Amino acid sequence: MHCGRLHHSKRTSDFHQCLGHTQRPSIWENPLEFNPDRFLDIKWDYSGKNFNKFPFGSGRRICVGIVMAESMVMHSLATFLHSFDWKLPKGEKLDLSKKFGIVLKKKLLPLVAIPTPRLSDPSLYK
Ligand code: HEM
Repeated sequence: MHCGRLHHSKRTSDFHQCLGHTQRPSIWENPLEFNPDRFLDIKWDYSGKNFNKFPFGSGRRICVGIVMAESMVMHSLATFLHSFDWKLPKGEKLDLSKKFGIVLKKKLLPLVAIPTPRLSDPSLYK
């Protein structure tokens, strides 16, 4: 099998470098800049055929939970943001630096954010 210019035998296991695609300046403007707004006007194709970004993988083993993930992530995030004010622990600064592994990890400390209820009716949190 061929992947780009690489030849893989039947027994080769391949960990595809998805991250490489998301950091290519030929595709993304200032790819290393944290700018979620860049995704606002894009209609995503999660079929795994668009190699500019394919968070759910591609091919026969593509994620089977795409539809659920799409609605669940949006719904959970919206609920968290709507229901709580979020702040960092006292004296802590936001550190989003990362280290490389098979997946990206936060560098030193895990992110800790403190939620404070922001809705006027406490019964909504029961
Ligand atoms: C944001 C959420 C999610 C992301 C980013 C994600 C991403 C992925 C990726 C990258 C793969 C590997 C695809 C490949 O090998 O090409 C995968 C596989 C898989 N995902 Fe997800 N996933 C998410 C949510 C879910 C949910 C909600 C479910 C189930 C309810 C799910 C079920 C699965 C299963 C069963 C596989 C294995 C498919 C197979 O090997 O045939 N995923 N996912």
